[in-house]
Amino acid sequence: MDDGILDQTTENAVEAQVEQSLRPQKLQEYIGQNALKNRLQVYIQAAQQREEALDHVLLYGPPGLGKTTLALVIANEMGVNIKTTTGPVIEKQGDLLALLNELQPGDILFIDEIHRLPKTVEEMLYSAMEDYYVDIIVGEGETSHPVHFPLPPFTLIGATTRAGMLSQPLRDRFGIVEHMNYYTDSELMTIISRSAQFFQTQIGEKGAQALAKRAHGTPRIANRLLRRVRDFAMVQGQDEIDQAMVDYALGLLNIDQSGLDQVDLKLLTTIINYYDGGPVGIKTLAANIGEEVDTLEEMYEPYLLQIGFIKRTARGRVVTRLAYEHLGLDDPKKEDIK
Ligand SMILES: Nc1ncnc2c1ncn2[C@@H]1O[C@H](COP(=O)(O)OP(=O)(O)OP(=O)(O)O)[C@@H](O)[C@H]1O
Ligand SMILES: [Mg+2]
Repeated sequence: MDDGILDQTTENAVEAQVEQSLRPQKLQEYIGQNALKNRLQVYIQAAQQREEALDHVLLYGPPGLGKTTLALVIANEMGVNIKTTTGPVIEKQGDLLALLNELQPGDILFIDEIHRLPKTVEEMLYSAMEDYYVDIIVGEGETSHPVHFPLPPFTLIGATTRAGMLSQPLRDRFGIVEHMNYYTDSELMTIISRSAQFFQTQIGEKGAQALAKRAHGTPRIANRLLRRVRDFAMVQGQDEIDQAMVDYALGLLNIDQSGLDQVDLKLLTTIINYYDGGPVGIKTLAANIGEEVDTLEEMYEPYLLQIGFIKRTARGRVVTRLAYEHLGLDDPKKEDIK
């Protein structure tokens, strides 16, 4: 897909900066993910009462749902420093050691895309996480010798969109493993209203709702759509963003009523056009639309399942009547159901 507005990754430096400023600081300001927030609140309070580091936390789920934001919130709530990095940046054991070496007791090391850590680095994390030390080999040839580095108690927060790609030994070392869910329309509306205030933009309830519906259950997309619609409203000289403005602007941006992106649409139409609406196995489907199985399973399917456009059956994926209706197509199986 082109780098469309619904792409769930951060597009550029400006966007990254805007995101930064929109991030809630405290659990209370963090919208949605309520069950997860309640559990975290308890773990944080317990760790503070015991004056210990919080247990290691693994956050997984589709991009843009607030994993990085939550890691920063946890650090704020714990009142500790947080160092952030990403898996691919840590190339060697020495890189990880340099990061670990700077940690104060109780501090947080946040590793985004933790599934992309090189194997040797990952293995070094095992003892660091479990017993707060690392052993590394210093020097080369005859003079090489192991050196034992004790570490302060710290918390590792790992984030990944691909929990399935994490090795079992690494996953087992996280005491707190949490899945991030898509946001409901009403949660997204709250996020949109909050961001609108930040952007000094007026948006009515209907406008926020229309935006929320197209945000793919994802705060990052909600904020991005808001920024785009705000541009249109400004140029048109309209003070408040209403539903008509949302429809107008997103129509020009070719954004589908349900906020589906190109891959979502390709997935649905492939099942319909080539497999009579399914069932079709995920591997066959992935090969057909040129995406990886993992990507489909972890980034696309969850949302389509959530909005009820596909179903998972023992024999494969099936497109539902809702999806046919959405695409303006006749469901060939409708007759059978009667
Ligand atoms: N619960 C929330 N409440 C309010 N805003 C949120 C929430 N979650 C995310 N956001 C906003 O959405 C944007 C994206 O969040 P964030 O960068 O944390 O996502 P992410 O899950 O780390 O994404 P990625 O997997 O791409 O790294 C941020 O601007 C943040 O302000
Ligand atoms: Mg992130």
